[in-house]
Amino acid sequence: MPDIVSEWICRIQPVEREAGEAAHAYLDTLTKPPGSLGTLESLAIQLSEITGHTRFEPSPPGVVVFAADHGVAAEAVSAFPSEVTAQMVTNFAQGGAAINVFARQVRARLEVVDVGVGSDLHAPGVVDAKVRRGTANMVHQDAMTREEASTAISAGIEAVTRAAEAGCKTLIVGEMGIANTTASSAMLAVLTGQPVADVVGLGTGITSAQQMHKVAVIERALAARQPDACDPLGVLSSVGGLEIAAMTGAYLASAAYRLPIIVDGFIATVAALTVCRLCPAVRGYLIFGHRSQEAGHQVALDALQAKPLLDMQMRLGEGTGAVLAFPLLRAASAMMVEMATFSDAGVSNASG
Ligand SMILES: O=C(O)c1ccc[n+]([C@@H]2O[C@H](COP(=O)([O-])O)[C@@H](O)[C@H]2O)c1
Ligand SMILES: Cc1cc2nc[nH]c2cc1C
Repeated sequence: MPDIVSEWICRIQPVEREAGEAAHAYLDTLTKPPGSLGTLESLAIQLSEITGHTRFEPSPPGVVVFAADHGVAAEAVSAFPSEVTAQMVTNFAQGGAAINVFARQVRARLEVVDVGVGSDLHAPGVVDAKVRRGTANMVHQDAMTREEASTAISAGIEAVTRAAEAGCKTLIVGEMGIANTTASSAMLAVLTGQPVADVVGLGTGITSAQQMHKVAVIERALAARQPDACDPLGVLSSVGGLEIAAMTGAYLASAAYRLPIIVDGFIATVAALTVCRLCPAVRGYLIFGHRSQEAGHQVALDALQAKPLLDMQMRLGEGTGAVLAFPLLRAASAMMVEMATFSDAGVSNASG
């Protein structure tokens, strides 16, 4: 394993179950029937486990969007051409993408990081951490070397370190990369052992004929590359993507800093599965923002035993579904800080 990955894994402590138990006990003293705030109570318990405190502050959130291109786009697996990756990065820099709009609504710090866009970018404000100009086409060769994967992981760690130093209290990780659902589906098929056809969806909106072609492309790549499910970094470098590697690093660093992470859609969840295979203790730091419409997302969620907070029929990526879920963390925090207890308010509880 690369030194940087083992070094950050060593820094990760499991979440504090005792703090969660204390939060559960406190929730039962608040003026509501026990458990009646449902998933919001589970969320508060998880945030207490992560932070170690019954009262926690999730604001301000930090959003990091990693962008990269994919050699496998040459196999006609996406509804859009590769140039859209760079064009959308320019759109992020100009503040006009959905993630810009939603990040502004929750006053999030937003950083966009180029870890492997296929062309030279002239987008002010975008962090240049380009490892290479897109991955290689996984049908013909490994998407990247292990060293390149490790460099992209470091870029993810560095981005989260900047967010943590800027005072962010919750991390949201998004991505942009034409053809990255192909890379993610290939990784997911290997990591879960599920048939390729069960983890391939429509991505940006291909037809069902193109979907069958996408399945065949991935099957060909897996037959040629033979990635080993027990070697998550090998899977990442042979059929993954530079932005997926950076997301993996970002999750590692967030967990090391004990920051809650809101996981976005399909690609983000495949990166989360990868990091949990490397370091199972990260799982306790992950909050799943939404269920994506991408077909393989449920397979990835099941592999992590995860239930997302929202189901908005979305499939955009960029971190959008995760940012929409952020106000629920604020509500969980306010519930713990502001609600009266039975004794404060003079309300009789169930036992009289
Ligand atoms: O987050 C998701 O669940 C999601 C599902 C489908 C597509 N996307 C986005 O669409 C792009 C990948 O789609 P494709 O068809 O080019 O593989 C990439 O930029 C992702 O951010 C994202
Ligand atoms: C326009 C567009 C915006 C996106 N944002 C994330 N993935 C995307 C893919 C496309 C095609």
